[in-house]
Amino acid sequence: MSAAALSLRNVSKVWRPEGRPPVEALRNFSLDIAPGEFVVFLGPSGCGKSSLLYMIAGLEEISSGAIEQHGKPITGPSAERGLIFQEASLFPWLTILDNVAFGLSIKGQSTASRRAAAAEILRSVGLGDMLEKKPDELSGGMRQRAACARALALRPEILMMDEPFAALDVQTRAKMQDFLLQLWRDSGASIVLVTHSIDEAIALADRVVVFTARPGQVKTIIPIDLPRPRPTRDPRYHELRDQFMDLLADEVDRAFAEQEA
Ligand SMILES: Nc1ncnc2c1ncn2[C@@H]1O[C@H](COP(=O)(O)OP(=O)(O)OP(=O)(O)O)[C@@H](O)[C@H]1O
Repeated sequence: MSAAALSLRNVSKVWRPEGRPPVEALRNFSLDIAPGEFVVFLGPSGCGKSSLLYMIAGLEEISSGAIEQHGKPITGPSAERGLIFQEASLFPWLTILDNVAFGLSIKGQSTASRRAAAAEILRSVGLGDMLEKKPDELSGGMRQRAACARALALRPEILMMDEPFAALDVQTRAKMQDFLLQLWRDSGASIVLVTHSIDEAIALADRVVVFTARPGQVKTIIPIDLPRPRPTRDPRYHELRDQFMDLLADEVDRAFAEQEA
């Protein structure tokens, strides 16, 4: 059995939309993610970050290379791998309780035990008073907490998050980052989170994977060598921030230069 929870080997993806030229989204992307590791994907717009999450989730096929979970190829979606999007991935017509209970139906428990388990999980994320509310009756932060509860209820080994807090205001976003770190520690899951925010990347990650402009490749991988919560006044914090700004600026310049060529 492989020591990596997730192993990406020379993963390439070419999208072939009908009636349009092919798009090379990723090229020879290789990365190992350890059990319980928190990895952040940072990169310019359109460099293939979301495409890669969908392929790890098993929702899209890779064009070449290999993606393995503990040494076994990923061939389709699985409860072992959860995915959360920017807009809470909840059914608007179900209550919060039924949204989480529905997620548990894959595990084949009775309705009563699913609802009891869902209520317990929702209480643990501070939504015990909201069980009978529909998603649109909740704030954006609460909806994302419910989406986290739904994903984590299945005890996935890997949780993928595609800009989960991008639609939230600054204060709610900071609270959600703390909340996520708590959930991550309690769950023991590996997390792969996509963000455009350098501060979010530093706040959360064990390692930040910086992508090149499309086709996305690993430009560099930077471990965040600061204790959590990350000391924003520490000179090292600012060094890291500057380093990420330079790396991203490089890639954005390159993408523009290529568009103009
Ligand atoms: N289903 C699809 N069919 C065709 N092309 C696609 C599809 N999904 C993504 N692409 C293309 O692949 C490239 C990478 O897109 P992707 O959404 O993965 O990038 P991203 O890094 O997540 O971007 P952003 O940061 O802007 O969300 C883009 O050029 C996009 O248009």
